[in-house]
Amino acid sequence: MAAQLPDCFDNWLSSFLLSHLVDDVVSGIDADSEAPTTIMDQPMVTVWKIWKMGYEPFQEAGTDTFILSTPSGNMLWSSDNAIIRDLFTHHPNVDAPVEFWKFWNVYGPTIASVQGNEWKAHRRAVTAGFGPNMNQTVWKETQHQTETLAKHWIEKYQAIIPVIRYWTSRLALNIICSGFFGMKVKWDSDDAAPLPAGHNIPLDEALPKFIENLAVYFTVPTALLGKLPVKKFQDTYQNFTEITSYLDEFRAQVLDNVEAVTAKKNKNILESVVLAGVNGKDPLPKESVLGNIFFSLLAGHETNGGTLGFIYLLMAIYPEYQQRMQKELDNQLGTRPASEWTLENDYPVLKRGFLGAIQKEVLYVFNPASFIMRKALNPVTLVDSHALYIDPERWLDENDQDLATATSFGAGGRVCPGKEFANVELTASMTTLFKSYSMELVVEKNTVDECGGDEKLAWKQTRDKAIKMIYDDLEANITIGIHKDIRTRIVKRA
Ligand code: HEM
Repeated sequence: MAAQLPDCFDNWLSSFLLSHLVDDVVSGIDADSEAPTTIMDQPMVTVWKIWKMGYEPFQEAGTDTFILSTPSGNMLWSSDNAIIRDLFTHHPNVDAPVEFWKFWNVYGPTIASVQGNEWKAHRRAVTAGFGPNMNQTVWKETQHQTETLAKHWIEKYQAIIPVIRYWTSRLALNIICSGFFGMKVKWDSDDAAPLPAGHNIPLDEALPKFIENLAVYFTVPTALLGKLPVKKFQDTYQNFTEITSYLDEFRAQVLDNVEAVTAKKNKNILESVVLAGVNGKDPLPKESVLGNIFFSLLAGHETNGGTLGFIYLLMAIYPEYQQRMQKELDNQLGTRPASEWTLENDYPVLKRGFLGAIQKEVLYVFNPASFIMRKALNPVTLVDSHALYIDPERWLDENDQDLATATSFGAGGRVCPGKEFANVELTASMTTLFKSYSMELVVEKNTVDECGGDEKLAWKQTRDKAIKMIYDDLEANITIGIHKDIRTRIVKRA
């Protein structure tokens, strides 16, 4: 089918989102409560139910691609990878609805919220930091952080992890803090480095708390945020001012050594973005320098943390896949110590194998960016093809043409610049964890009792419950995740 998208095809979804955001914040403020219902508590969740609807709307419509006509414009929905990729590669005629992403402009315009030549300047600044050096840092730091996290779970939590997602988000944040700022974050607060002068909260604590309350930040004017007698507002303000002064200090460190940093062949993201604020014909304003660093931190840790959370949990739920991957890890890595696993030789082999297939499957079914919006700025013609089917092993079939068009990281001009960063991190973390440990679902004693002592049946019931929870209890903030208690045990492999 060939479909023409007229230029009146507009961002119906984003206007739906925005109007709900405003409604909810206004109706959510209750004088007696400690804090208002945030927009993240309600309508975003409603919109993210799109993940739960899955294929249903397409099944009902009898097609993988349809146009929804609404009073405020037409909107094309597609679940067809080929169509989606085709649409994305029409960039810049088809671009992100940046008016919606202005939502993320904590400091000023960022790569995600601008278009045209302005976007090119932001994109150059951000992508210059994703070089081979960054991949090496991510490979090594991910191994170190994952290994120390596994030990932390065993020593401090008797090997039982109730909500994996909480930890994988922190894991991803620790890795990104090392890649961006050379910060070495410790799991044990007793070992943590002393707070830098002038700070009351460590960056790795302020950042996740601020992100959790981003909606509060966007809906209450900053001037009021620190003054209103609502704890959530004051905390959000404090976290925001802490993050701002950390970012300012990191920026100042680069500016203090501007010549040496400019001469460096491989710059990290902090350095490349800060330099884009002082070099060239049209340097980025300071708000965009801070904004891009903040946005990359956000985009990079929420997505990776969420994906690792699903992978670890799903491996406990599907031990058959976990064991197959571990066999492959044993074959590839043998008895070599982790210090000898290399990005050059081991990473590509692991990524091509079953470990890589698990990653792709999780990114496909539980993609942190479950739906991506586009807006046609000019008329474009799309060619429909055929639907995908669910088959976890499909990623090992090199002849499957559908796979070549999978768009977990987007495609076209705006394709995720952190794709390799993410792939290296996911691979290094899975390799480190599953080479030495296994993840298991905790089968509670009362479940065994209810099953009359039949442990096999009790395990099956626990697994069925976990699978159901993954569907029923999937929550959304910026990305999707399971934040409910699905108790999982980490076990050292024999
Ligand atoms: C599992 C991990 C990740 C997934 C699934 C993911 C997915 C995506 C997707 C779907 C987009 C939108 C692409 C589009 O609109 O076509 C995107 C954009 C972006 N991502 Fe990622 N991402 C991940 C990790 C990262 C990491 C680690 C970083 C940085 C360290 C990052 C930074 C960005 C940035 C800056 C953009 C905006 C690009 C632009 O508008 O030009 N992402 N990502």
